Amino acid sequence: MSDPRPATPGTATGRATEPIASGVIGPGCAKTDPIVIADGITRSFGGVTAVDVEHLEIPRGVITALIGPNGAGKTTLFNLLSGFDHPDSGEWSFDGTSLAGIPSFKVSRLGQVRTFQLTKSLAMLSVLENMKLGARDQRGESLWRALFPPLWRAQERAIEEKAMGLLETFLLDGKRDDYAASLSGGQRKLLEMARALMSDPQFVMLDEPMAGVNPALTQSLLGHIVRLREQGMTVLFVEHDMHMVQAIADWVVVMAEGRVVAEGVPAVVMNDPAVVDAYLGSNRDRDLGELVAEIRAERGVPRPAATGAVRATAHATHEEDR
Ligand SMILES: Nc1ncnc2c1ncn2[C@@H]1O[C@H](COP(=O)(O)OP(=O)(O)OP(=O)(O)O)[C@@H](O)[C@H]1O
Repeated sequence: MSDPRPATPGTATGRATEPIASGVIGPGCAKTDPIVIADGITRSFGGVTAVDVEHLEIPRGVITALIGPNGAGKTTLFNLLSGFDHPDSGEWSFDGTSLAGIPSFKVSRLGQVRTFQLTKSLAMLSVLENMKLGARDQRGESLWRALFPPLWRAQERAIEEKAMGLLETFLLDGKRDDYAASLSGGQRKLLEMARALMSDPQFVMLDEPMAGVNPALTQSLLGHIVRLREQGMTVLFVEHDMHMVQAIADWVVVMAEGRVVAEGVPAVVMNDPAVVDAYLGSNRDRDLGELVAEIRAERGVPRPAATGAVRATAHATHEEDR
């Protein structure tokens, strides 16, 4: 599934125009400026190999979409890269620093933050308190500094100003004193993204940012994600909504059965018969189902009775999309 075309992404308004990949495009291909480099990452749960990624590079300064059918391993890979889970094997680095064995709170201090498929805002804290928790290196956390209020009061004010600035951007400033529990699902997604930005990250990972967001908030959420790139951040997001992927992604990575099975610019990947087949259910000669069958055969896993999870879920995804 490699693509010999030049690795220059589309030039649609606001999209990156520099080449993203540095050679032939395909699964695991090299990037001109990778921010994350992962090698040999595996993670199994019982007999299920959730992730088996030979090599993956995430390009810096652009928006990458991680797509794939249900159960492809996307969230597990997110958990591993962000230190919320530990792989059985493998190494990966963020901005040149090895992250193997580094816990999630340290990963976020290094500038890599993530949101969750199901939002993790603390329901019984106010919106503003949730935001403050996102700030890093808070001086009041040190016992010595806590004993000297002037040392942390100034910082406390700065944190609150920053939080309010972000809440205004995300149109949540009017909710600052409300419990997070009182927000709608979409507003909680916005809060989670806003909170992630409190730590001035370089790399933002969003797990299904559109799930549960009503259409009225969709445009604003898309705008926020595009602005992250405009502000110089790198974004990696998992998404089932192919409209969103086409609208904002500069690069697309496709996973199936734990592996990276395709990569490229959206205009190419989204028209790849294999990907189209997996997501849109059209009958093409070449499909991810074949790849999945090959992977299963290699592993000695018997093929399920149905055509395969990829195709089955692809239809479901398409139905939801309509
Ligand atoms: N904690 C766990 N315990 C057991 N199995 C797990 C666990 N987490 C993930 N899995 C399994 O690993 C595989 C990959 O799951 P994962 O959630 O990473 O897929 P996904 O691509 O994110 O799917 P979805 O799009 O449905 O969220 C699935 O077969 C899943 O059942």
